[in-house]
Amino acid sequence: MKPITTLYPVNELFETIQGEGVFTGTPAIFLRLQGCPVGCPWCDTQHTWEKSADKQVDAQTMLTKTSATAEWAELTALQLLALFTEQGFSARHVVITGGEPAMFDLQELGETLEKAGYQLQIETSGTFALQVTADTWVTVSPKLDMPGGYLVRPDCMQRANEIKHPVAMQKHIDALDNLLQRCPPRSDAIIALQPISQRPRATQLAITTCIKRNWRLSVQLHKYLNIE
Ligand SMILES: C[S@@+](CC[C@H](N)C(=O)[O-])C[C@H]1O[C@@H](n2cnc3c(N)ncnc32)[C@H](O)[C@@H]1O
Ligand SMILES: Nc1nc2[nH]cc(C(=O)O)c2c(=O)[nH]1
Ligand code: SF4
Ligand SMILES: [Mg+2]
Repeated sequence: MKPITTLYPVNELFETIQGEGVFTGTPAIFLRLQGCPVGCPWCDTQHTWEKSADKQVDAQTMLTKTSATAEWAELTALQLLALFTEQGFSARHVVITGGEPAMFDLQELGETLEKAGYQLQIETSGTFALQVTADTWVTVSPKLDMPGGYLVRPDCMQRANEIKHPVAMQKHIDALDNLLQRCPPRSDAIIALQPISQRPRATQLAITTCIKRNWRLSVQLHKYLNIE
């Protein structure tokens, strides 16, 4: 039986500007959940991979971290909503990321936050079945041939409002083409390329390919601005 109140393992909770994808530039509350088994070698949040019991802390400790650590706090949807007010957040867009947030049932969280007037977005690798509300904006960043051995799910590709593919080399674009053939997204899904780690050659490849294909470019604006 499902628990009545879902507990979410939270690595970070902060307010900033969405730096990636369609909502780039939008003030947003970021909720980063702990745990990811996918294992992308270039992942910029590797501190969220392991969810170990000895790294569990209280909410206050999690909120006042000054560096990226594997510490996480367990919170319910209502506790999170109360924290948004306590922290004085004014954004109405909430980005659920990680880690891999699709490992968790986000239905209750979505319902609670939407009822309070928030719009939700999830950032996911597309390797776990989605448990989100109908109104959640789904950004799938497909992870192909990663060490964890997880496969991108056709149902995630079909649900995606946005497909934001990390690229560094031509073979990553070829792999995306192959995925789009195998698992077609909906016709109105927005496709974007995101250069890996701001590498100049990756950025140049993404620019030329986006122009050629009429795809979007997503450049991780927050890293250029040196903000969270
Ligand atoms: C850290 S992941 C967390 C959410 C989920 N696990 C996923 O992969 O979508 C958030 C976004 O950052 C992207 N990302 C991670 N490391 C990156 C890097 N070094 N350069 C560019 N994008 C990166 C991912 O592809 C994804 O779009
Ligand atoms: N500003 C900002 N925008 C982001 N968009 C996606 C992020 C993520 O880590 O999922 C992220 C992030 O960490 N910071
Ligand atoms: S799926 Fe996302 S969080 Fe997990 S390793 Fe890859 S980029 Fe990092
Ligand atoms: Mg990030």
